Amino acid sequence: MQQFEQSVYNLIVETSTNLPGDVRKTIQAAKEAEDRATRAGLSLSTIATNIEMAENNVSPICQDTGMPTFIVHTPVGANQIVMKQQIRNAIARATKDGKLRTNSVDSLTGANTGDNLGPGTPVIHFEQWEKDDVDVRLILKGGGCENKNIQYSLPTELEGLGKAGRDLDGIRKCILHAVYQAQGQGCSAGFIGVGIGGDRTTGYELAKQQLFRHVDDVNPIPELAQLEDYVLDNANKLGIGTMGFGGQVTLLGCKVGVMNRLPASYFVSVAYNCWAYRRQGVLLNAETGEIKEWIYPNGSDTPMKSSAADAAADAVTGQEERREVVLQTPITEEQVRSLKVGDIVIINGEMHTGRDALHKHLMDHDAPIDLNGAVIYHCGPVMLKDEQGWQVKAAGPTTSIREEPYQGDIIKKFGIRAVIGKGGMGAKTLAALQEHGAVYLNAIGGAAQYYAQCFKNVNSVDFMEFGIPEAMWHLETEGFAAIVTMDAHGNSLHAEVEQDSFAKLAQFKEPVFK
Ligand SMILES: O=C(O)C[C@H](O)C(=O)O
Ligand code: SF4
Repeated sequence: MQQFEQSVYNLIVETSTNLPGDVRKTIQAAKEAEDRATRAGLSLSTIATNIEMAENNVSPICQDTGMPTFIVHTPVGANQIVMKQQIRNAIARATKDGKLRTNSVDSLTGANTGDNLGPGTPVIHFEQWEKDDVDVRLILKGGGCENKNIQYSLPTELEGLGKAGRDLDGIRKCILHAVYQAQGQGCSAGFIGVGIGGDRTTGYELAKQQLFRHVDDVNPIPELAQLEDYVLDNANKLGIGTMGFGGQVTLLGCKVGVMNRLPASYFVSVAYNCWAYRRQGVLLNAETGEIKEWIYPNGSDTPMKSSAADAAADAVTGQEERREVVLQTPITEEQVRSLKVGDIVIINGEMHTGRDALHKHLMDHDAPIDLNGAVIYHCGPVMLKDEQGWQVKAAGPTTSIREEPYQGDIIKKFGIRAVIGKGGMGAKTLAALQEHGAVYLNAIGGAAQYYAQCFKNVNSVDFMEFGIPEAMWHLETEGFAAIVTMDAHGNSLHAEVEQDSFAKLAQFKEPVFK
């Protein structure tokens, strides 16, 4: 097994940087289904470009490389203790090489271990089987979409859908509700795995296991095959669309598994995975540890349609109704008050990353720099230090709603004029934007390579003690494009899409599976 560690390392790099072929095909089809001139269409083009960039740069598709979760099948007698140690070594090496973000954080102190190793990370499940080979599968599921997982205990009453009983129709309602409640925050369009039954723990495990199925497989249980098709067709009628911008495509895949339960419990557990659906697997020779085959279609065999073709399509459809505004930081109140939902803003100059730890800190401390007119980017980047200094390796937006308790106050306290993130923010922030004169800009979630190229220099960094993702990076930016989705006039595209999709949810109230 001298090759085992290297093979696992190769698996990690491939999973983080090269989206598998079956996932790519689905995203490609979504891109074709959306009108290119719409916000959803534009986002899907950016996503397609990002997928290709990640492959070419051999760098993370999304900066959040998730909770590395392995499922390993071994022949009887294989030494799982050695394998576990080698998997851990491979994880630490991939982190050091910038293929994984430092993602393991002490839950009590907030300290980042720096190598993705720690209690509970990575997750490794071993199973024995009768075959001679070793099967290693890996999923890198990010925190934003993990936060949108949901578990229902039936019977229940669902907003917009009414009663959900302990039957197939109740399950149907739960799944549609799960897609609705995720909105764009888990970087839709997403894939969902559903676990019916089990207890609270095994139900979620079963849901996550569904994400290891091939996108185009057919469920062997006919009722579940029918349910999967139904959900895929109908969830797309909710109109949430890519990144929650509205659109035809909200869900890219639905896989449902079932297991027994206790008489008193009836759980429906839903694992929501973003479009950056990073899972791969390898079959290894149990003697040498060498890779015999890859389990899922290789991404490189399914090129995303080129951006050149998109540019040509743009030239035909025309984009004159989309206003583009170029802003140099620091930004003035007058400049932001002139912006409206739907405008595209291109930012040049310095911007500052800030997420959970920083927002909490700024509530009762001063900022290390003057933030008057500043742009805050909700982002936890992948950073690597070389002879020239820090380099931005991946830097897409993080889910903004987590900062909702702080953001309005922080905007006012420091004079911030623009906040960039994804998934939108709530009423408190919207009110602060209006009162103080600021905007919320939505960047395309997961497009970490696409945005990394906009950062021309790392000017400096504060709060390294928060760990790399949570530190405040001061980044020199050129041509960072994002869409105004909440403006200083009280308009929020997110509130609009949520209301609209809630109204659409009601059409699924009547029983379908009797
Ligand atoms: O932690 C991150 O960088 C992003 C996270 O996956 C999110 O979707 O919010
Ligand atoms: S930022 Fe979006 S694409 Fe990246 S892990 Fe989070 S949910 Fe997925």
